[in-house]
Amino acid sequence: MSLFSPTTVGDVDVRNRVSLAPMTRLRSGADGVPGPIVAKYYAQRAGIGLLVTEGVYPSAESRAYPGQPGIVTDAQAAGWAKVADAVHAEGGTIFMQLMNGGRVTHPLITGTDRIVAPSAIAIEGDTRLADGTKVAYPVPHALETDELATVRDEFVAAARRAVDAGIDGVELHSANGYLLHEFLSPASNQRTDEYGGSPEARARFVIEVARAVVAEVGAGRVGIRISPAHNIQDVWEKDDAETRATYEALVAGLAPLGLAYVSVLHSDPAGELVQDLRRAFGGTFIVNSGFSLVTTRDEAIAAIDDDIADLVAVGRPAIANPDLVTRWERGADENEVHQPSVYGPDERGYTDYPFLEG
Ligand SMILES: Cc1cc2nc3c(=O)[nH]c(=O)nc-3n(C[C@H](O)[C@H](O)[C@H](O)COP(=O)(O)O)c2cc1C
Repeated sequence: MSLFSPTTVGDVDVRNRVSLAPMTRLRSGADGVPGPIVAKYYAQRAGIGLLVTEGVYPSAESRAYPGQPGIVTDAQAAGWAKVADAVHAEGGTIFMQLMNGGRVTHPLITGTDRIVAPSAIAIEGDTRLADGTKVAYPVPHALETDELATVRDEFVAAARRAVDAGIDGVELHSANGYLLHEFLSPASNQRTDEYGGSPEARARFVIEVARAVVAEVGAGRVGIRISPAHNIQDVWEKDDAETRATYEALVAGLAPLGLAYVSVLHSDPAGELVQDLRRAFGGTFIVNSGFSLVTTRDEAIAAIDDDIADLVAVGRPAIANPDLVTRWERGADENEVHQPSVYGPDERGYTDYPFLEG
């Protein structure tokens, strides 16, 4: 068993143990429809065992960024069907990351009046509109207890649309400070109902969303991404007992569901917290070493050889190297990321990175 050997993730067989880490690239325009360049981008990377898309919004009010794609309208679903077809034509596998942006957005981005979160606490600082103008993050609407079912059902409907479009499965985005992560952290979740106040209560909504999505599309088509102790977008999550207890409660609730995988972003994937969560989950486990470090070939190979994880998610190196797995197998040089074109709007810095010759 090595990074380059095939395995199974939930209901699907994958050709190696590299996963494309979800990466927002903002190339889907004002209508959030992934067009031909998005299909080309993912198809170019189909040599990676498990592709996971950028965060895709499941409802208009949950869109976090201009140019981000959605899975709400028929046109968006049709765009994703073409992405799925293009990836499958290359023999690849693709899961869609479902991302409710929660309070990490603005009404001028969503086009809706309401921005939602567990509690009415704004992120300090600004976000950017499509024209680059900075606007302060708004104070979000704290979801009423009886509004949670609607948010949950948006994930369910989005998962159904994704799978019906031919996407192989969905990944629930419960990391990096977006809505589901906001429920997990005591800084962003100060609720006094049964969805806040204790580690178990803060984990409850995420588990309920996972259970409902599993009921709709089957456990073998549902993964989840978490980033324990990742202090980002004002979730202020610390590496402490409270965080550990929250993620233990979460994984205890997820384990019986038989999910396709848990994917963890953490700067020390081999460390105690991540490995304890892996044991508690007991199923397919994907790791990624987080924003502060770039995942390298040698680290990825070692993570599988040393049995730290079942797959390794790789982000930035796969932006610049569509044939990353071939390069890593051969120990070939890698293209560097062109930073100014990481985000939108066109093929430059997206689908024009060179493949290895010959
Ligand atoms: C441009 C960019 C966009 C990203 N967008 C997402 C996203 O939509 N969802 C997500 O869970 N993580 C996102 N991430 C985090 C990556 O999945 C990954 O965890 C991070 O880049 C660290 O891995 P790396 O060192 O291999 O790049 C993004 C990272 C980058 C660089």
